[in-house]
Amino acid sequence: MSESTAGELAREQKYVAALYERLDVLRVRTRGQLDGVLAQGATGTHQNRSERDSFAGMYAQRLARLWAVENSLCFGRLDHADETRLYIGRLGLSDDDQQRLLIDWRAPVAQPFYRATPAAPMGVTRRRHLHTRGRVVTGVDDDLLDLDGLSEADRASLNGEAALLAALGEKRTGRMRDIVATIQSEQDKIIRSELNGVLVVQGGPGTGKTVVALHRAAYLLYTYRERLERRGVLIIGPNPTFVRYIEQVLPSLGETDVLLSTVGELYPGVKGTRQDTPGAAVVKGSIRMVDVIARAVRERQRVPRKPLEIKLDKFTLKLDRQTFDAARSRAVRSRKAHNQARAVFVRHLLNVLTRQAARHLGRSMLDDADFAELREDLRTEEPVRAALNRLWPYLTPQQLLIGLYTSKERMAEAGLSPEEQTLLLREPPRPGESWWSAADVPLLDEAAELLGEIDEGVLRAARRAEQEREDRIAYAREVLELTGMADIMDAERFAERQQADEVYLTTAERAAGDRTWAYGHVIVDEAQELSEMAWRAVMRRCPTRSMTIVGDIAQTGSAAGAASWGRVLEPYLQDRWREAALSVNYRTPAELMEVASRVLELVGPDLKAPESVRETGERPWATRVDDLAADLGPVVQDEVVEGGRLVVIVPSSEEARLGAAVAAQVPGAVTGAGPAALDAPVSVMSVADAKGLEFDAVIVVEPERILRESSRGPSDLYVALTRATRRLGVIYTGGLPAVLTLLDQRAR
Ligand SMILES: Nc1ncnc2c1ncn2[C@@H]1O[C@H](COP(=O)(O)OP(=O)(O)OP(=O)(O)O)[C@@H](O)[C@H]1O
Repeated sequence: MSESTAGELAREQKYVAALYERLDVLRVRTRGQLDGVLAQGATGTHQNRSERDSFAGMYAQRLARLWAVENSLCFGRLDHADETRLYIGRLGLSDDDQQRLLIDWRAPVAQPFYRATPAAPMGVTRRRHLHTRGRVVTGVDDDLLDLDGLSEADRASLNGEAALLAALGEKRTGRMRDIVATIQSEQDKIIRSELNGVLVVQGGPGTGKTVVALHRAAYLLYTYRERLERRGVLIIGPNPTFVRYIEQVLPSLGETDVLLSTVGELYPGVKGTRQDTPGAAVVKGSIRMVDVIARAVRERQRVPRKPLEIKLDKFTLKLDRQTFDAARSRAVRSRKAHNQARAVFVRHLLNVLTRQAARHLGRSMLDDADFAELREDLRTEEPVRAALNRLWPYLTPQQLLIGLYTSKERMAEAGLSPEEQTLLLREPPRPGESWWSAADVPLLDEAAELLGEIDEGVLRAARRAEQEREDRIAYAREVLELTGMADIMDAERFAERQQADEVYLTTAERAAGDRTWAYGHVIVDEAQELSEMAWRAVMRRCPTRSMTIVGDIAQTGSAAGAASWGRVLEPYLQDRWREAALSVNYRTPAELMEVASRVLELVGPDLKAPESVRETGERPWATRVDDLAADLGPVVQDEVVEGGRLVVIVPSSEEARLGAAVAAQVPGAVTGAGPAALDAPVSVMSVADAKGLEFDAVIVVEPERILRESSRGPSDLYVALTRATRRLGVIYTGGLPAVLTLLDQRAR
């Protein structure tokens, strides 16, 4: 290390040490504030206690944020032409005199750290990346942007992409990391794009779509904190493993109150985990199901053609076709949801029945009060109740769908063809069975819209709760103004924390339990996989249409997924959405991309693969074996990455067999999706499960079969070939697809 570098490091170390000192002071101070509030104990009035809890919640959240930024607290420095200097980090810090010590990476003044170039330096002369381990500064990399103003020594140390390449070359841990220190200019533009409207981010594999979407969530929460903390941010990923893969990123950026979910989890109380056959998924995902569900609901409102007799102890009541029709058309005309329209239907029939009963009782001149009393008596008669329930039953979405899927007759009435009926037909759920699939969830959601709440009582309670909430907010506003906290805390959030006797719920937690929650912003990742029905469920959750949609049309694997963004979004937005493209592949080395781009031509001749940012010098290879079950294990064993991750991607029909073979021969190998697959040194999975993930090394098994196994075979193979950050191999038994002839043949 040269003397000047050592001097630089020592200077930076001093500054960084002071930042950590300040961080420690703030942690101690906030902890003290929290303890002070908690020490007041559960005494005082209900009001005092609830105020105490509100402050405790706020201090606890602030403390969590201060602890979240321990690693690489400060990672950058900007030197400006006017000699000012800013340090950039994970959060903003000031000293007690309000002097800025550290700038939050999301603040507008930090933007040149990501955007300045020698051609457009934005007033910056030097951008410095600081590398730290723990609290120790281990190195610096400089980008010198004002080339004219450089000394000879500075020119010699010009090192543009060192920080990025160092980050990309690191071994994978099974969890996505944040990239605040090395966000690239094209990514930064997307991250800081305005909140309103729908932004579609299209980009090939490894271009950072996922990581950019997550940083955008952190940026939006910082910039529009009040609006978004109240309404919440929802991030939708393709499956639970993927959600697990990305879940660390936002907390590492100090943001914990974001809901990460999959489409299969969007309906509270249901986990869509069962696998559908591709055929069933296509039927369930089709927009035609809107009509099918509507007809299924209408069929449950169908009244009998023949008159109905209701036998009571003293007499028998009769309902004829005309009465049914009149009651039904009144209910339908009310335009209420099924469960609410039931009240209209029932009222009409009960009035008719009450008049009949009055005649039977010889009391045809009843006054209003007597009439109402008799009607109530009849309503509670078991035969009457049973008859009304049969005619127009209360229905939950689950009951409606179970009723539909378990009866070909009902499916036919709802408009499904015989082939579609065969694809969807099911046995009723057994106790404890995971009956629902991810594709069912949007259908449950659709049904919930048409069926409405189960009863008026529930609705009344909800209205009452809303009124109470508004009262609490009004009170909270007064308290905040009196205590001078109005500028740092929102009255609505404060009010929510005021409910001392209830458990404090974050916005994300409240939103997760409420099907009708309207989010402030929704981010959809791997968005190409969503079916038409899934889009409806997602759009329903974002009435303001403030969304970020990221994906790659070329990687669509689901047969119900998208072939074009325009077609998917048109029903909701016409052409009111903006598109940004990412064009650089940060994951897959050039050697591997060369192979993958040949496969991309099979997906679509006009599609262009993203440019790889780096080369590794390692050639991808192919090996022919005779017996996969016997030969796969040893090949996998040879490829294991010390301290890193290897995945074996297999045709989905072979997952169980080959997974067992590898597990028997390679210690620590696991099969299938799930959290274990992320942590294991070796995992075996299908393309669908590997989507969105990345590994140090990838072995693709039987590519020919992957190509043939689904209608989106070429996309699947493209996805499989682009998961590796370093090494790629292919193992096959029969022949190698023509598009893979670029691979180096390697003998066993
Ligand atoms: N600016 C950056 N600095 C450091 N690493 C980056 C940067 N941009 C992307 N990466 C890394 O590149 C890899 C790919 O990113 P990501 O998974 O977000 O890509 P993607 O576009 O979602 O890929 P795919 O479509 O294949 O799922 C990740 O390891 C990510 O951390």
